[in-house]
Amino acid sequence: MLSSTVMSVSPGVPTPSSLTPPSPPSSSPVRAIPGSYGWPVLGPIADRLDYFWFQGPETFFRKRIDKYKSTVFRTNVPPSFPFFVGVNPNVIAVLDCKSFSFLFDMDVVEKKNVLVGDFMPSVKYTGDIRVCAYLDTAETQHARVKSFAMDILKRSSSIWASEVVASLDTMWDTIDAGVAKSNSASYIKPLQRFIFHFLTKCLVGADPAVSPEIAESGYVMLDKWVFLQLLPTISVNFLQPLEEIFLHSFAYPFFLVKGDYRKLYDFVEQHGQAVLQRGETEFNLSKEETIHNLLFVLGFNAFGGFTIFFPSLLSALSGKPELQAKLREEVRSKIKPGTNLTFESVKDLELVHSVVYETLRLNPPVPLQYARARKDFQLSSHDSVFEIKKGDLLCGFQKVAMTDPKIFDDPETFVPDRFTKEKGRELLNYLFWSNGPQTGSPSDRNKQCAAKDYVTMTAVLFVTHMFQRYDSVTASGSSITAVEKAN
Ligand code: HEM
Repeated sequence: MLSSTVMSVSPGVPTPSSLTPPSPPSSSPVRAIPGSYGWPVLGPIADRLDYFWFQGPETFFRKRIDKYKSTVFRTNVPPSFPFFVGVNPNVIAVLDCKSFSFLFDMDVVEKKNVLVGDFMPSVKYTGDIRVCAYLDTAETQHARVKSFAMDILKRSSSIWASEVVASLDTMWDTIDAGVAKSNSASYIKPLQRFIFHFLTKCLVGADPAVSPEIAESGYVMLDKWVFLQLLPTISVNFLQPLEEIFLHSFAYPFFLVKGDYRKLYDFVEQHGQAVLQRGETEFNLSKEETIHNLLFVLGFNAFGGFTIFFPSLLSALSGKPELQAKLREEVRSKIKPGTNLTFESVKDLELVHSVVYETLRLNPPVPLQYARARKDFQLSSHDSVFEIKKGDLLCGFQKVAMTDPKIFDDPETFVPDRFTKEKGRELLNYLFWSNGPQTGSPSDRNKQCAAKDYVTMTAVLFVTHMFQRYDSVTASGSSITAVEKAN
């Protein structure tokens, strides 16, 4: 009854011949989307408890794939009930590379206010302004703000690598001193200071040191501001059921961090004048729009992203002496000792790049992506076709899509050289951490991370610098427990 022509190629994602996933035959009937939203109130609550408490997000999605024998299905995702009035938890999950890639096709989906799902944190957190990440490409303001963000990155590209390296030196000096003193040093604080310091210099064009309070506590202010916005949607492994009752039942109000946010705002207003002026004169943004967008990019996109990404990079390297030996060898054979690191000098480090990509594949820092159907369309998974209705909310869980067995061999295993050689380079078409393929280009017409290449290059610099400085580093949890210095 519902048979229809099949859209066999995923939008925006080339399908290299060697990796062609099986497409549904062109005469495939459209399949009804399996799964259900359950009874009103009860269905969303049951799914929320599974998601946060009984199963955890990854098992939540994997169990439903098994149950429905489909990587596309209906379900509820948090937050829901009792104090999220007007938030609709109903989504259509898209969990293989093919169906996930429809999230990037701006002809069929829109991204207005869906950064973290149907729930949107109060705009009070951003001065009553809907910042870039919440704007759809059809809104004229999106192109202005995205171009502004990409311009900041382009202009800071000449100092980015040297600022990363200088801040890394400070970070490792602090960690070295801690390890020398007590054989183990928590790296969280020095790492966050490093991230905050180089980002503020590159994105705001200001040295945090000009304000002792911002230099000392700016990163903590951002931590709190980001955390409160995301709290209803993330698991913090606090004691259940207290987490469900106190942390996931209502949105936290902005006034709890208002004072800190004002201090960050004043800092940018006073010390980021050059970048503010460009926002106003070249991108036609008001001063308030420029500052709130800059703070969001700095604090939420960049600081928030790296704060999650670097610990997973360290743990991907830890306890793997053979991998560290190979990385050390590549770094030292391709880069002469004492060479100042630049984007150019690290670009041929194939294994380092591959390890960075593999870490992003298995530990995508932004776990979920959402998009709303702009119109009715047909969405394909590897083996089926589904009717999507205008207004449906699609929800992609990165970690499951990035272990799609039809694309990645031995998908659950960390394979350090997976992204090397020709086949590895083709696989970059399916690396989606940035809300688009790693081979794609962020632009004002799409919603791919503006800093797609800066993020990976910064991580490449991080690993390269580490093996210039050390023979080996051992991390355990959030601590560095041993470092062997290079001779
Ligand atoms: C590890 C670090 C980072 C990660 C993991 C990350 C990830 C992402 C993701 C997944 C999105 C898309 C969100 C969505 O629409 O669902 C995004 C958007 C964005 N990111 Fe990043 N990002 C990082 C760092 C940065 C940095 C350093 C910048 C600095 C300019 C940046 C600027 C942006 C902007 C402006 C957007 C919105 C794009 C748009 O609205 O078209 N990000 N990022």
